[in-house]
Amino acid sequence: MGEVVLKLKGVCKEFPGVKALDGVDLEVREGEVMALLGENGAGKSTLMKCLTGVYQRDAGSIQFKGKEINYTNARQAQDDGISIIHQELNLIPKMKVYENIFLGRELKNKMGKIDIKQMYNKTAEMLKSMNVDLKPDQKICELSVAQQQMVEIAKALLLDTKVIVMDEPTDALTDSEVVSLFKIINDLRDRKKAVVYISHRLEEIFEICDRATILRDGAFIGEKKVSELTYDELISMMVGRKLENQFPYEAMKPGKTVLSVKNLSNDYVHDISFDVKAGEVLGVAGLVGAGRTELAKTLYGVFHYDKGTVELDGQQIHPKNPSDAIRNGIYYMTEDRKGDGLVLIMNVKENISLSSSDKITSSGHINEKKDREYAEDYVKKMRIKTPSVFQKTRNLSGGNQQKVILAKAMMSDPKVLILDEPTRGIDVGAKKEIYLLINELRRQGKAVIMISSEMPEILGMSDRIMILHEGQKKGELSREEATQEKIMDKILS
Ligand SMILES: Nc1ncnc2c1ncn2[C@@H]1O[C@H](COP(=O)(O)OP(=O)(O)OP(=O)(O)O)[C@@H](O)[C@H]1O
Repeated sequence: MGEVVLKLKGVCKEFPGVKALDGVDLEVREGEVMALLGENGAGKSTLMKCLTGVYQRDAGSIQFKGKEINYTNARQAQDDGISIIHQELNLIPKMKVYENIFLGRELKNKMGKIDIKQMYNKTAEMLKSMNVDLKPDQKICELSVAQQQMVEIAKALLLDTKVIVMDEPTDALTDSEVVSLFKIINDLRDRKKAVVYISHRLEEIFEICDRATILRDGAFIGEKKVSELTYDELISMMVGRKLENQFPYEAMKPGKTVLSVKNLSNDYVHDISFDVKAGEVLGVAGLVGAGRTELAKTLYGVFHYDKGTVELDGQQIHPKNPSDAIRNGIYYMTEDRKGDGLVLIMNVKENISLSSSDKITSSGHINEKKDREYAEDYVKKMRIKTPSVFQKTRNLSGGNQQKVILAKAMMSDPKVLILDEPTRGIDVGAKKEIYLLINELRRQGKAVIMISSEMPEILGMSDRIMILHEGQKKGELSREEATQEKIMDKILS
């Protein structure tokens, strides 16, 4: 085993009303991938922010290469050899790959002039050594998220980084991109780098990580070799209890047809027809680029359509914009939580009731008591981790922000609820809570459309599955007949 490069001991961090970290230890060796695991709000991101100087720790020690460190910003940490690759990548879209890599650290020639050729060549060499097929002068905005991640990793390697922290790196990647990322991570291990890997996809932990450190409610729970852990043990350490029946699907008899879409076509989807009944979950499966989100946004009035019809409860509708769709009874829960899901500077209560002002308004005035009660009820039901409903949503952990978006969707009480990647970034325990809420929605007679890239989730929670590929419908499968193979066969047919 390699030398210990990074050693965090007893790290504590408190925010008003929240003890985010309470004596956390983490030890990472060179040439290993250490998983950092825990439920939403367990403190993983806060720990990494304390490490890289974004936050100052209240107590505890952090040693890097044997020396106590106290960075005051992420740049210092990066210069010293600790890089963090965030979910929201930090590259400048209009600039080229090599310009981003050397931004603020431009190489100069003997005359003191910026040496473009040298920066270009070094970038090309590094990308080649990583087997990444990219040109140094491509613009970042032309690259996929996966390619941008590769640029971030190339940058870290060119800076001779020792520790690379990856925060949910596979969240926005396709399956084949995940395979390439894992190849690169194995390569980082061979290069004797230390990797800290944060993910809620537990199968990845077993595939790519050597050891795992588990946090719960800001406390250090334990550290184990992955080869000595079972899936169930890992979950119990994270959640603090056994978690049985991950997909609590209940068979229910669907009611009458609520939504009926016929021959819908626009720039994104072609000739799509389907129905959803009351109390039914229609899963929508497909690869990235299948047109799933575009179909949802068309029904939600974000994209217009010129051909086809949409009927709700037997009445033809034509949503012109999202408010029109909501008025008609269609609600779309976005996959993009930071983009259009939440107003981050508003508090939890304000976000939850944002699309449902009618429920909390009487004679033109907001009923503050009612508003608060609704929000508190959702916070309790969905176990949203927040000191109160008055906390700004930007201070919530990623997974808890996602729960607020779902609460907002539920409060708007639609007839048709479209959930786009409802459990992305959500921990195993909270995933199950969301599935239980989906059951609740079915019992209330809602028609649910669930778009998901997680095949087990689609298979585990849908009554029927519609398969899309490149904007076209490739077929439907009932719950009984659907398997992963059959879905893939239809996609590729
Ligand atoms: N700036 C802040 N102000 C107040 N509270 C905060 C702040 N940052 C984080 N917290 C709180 O600290 C706790 C830990 O959050 P953190 O983001 O570290 O969790 P996480 O384990 O990364 O979760 P996730 O898996 O959902 O990303 C949460 O309760 C969160 O709401």
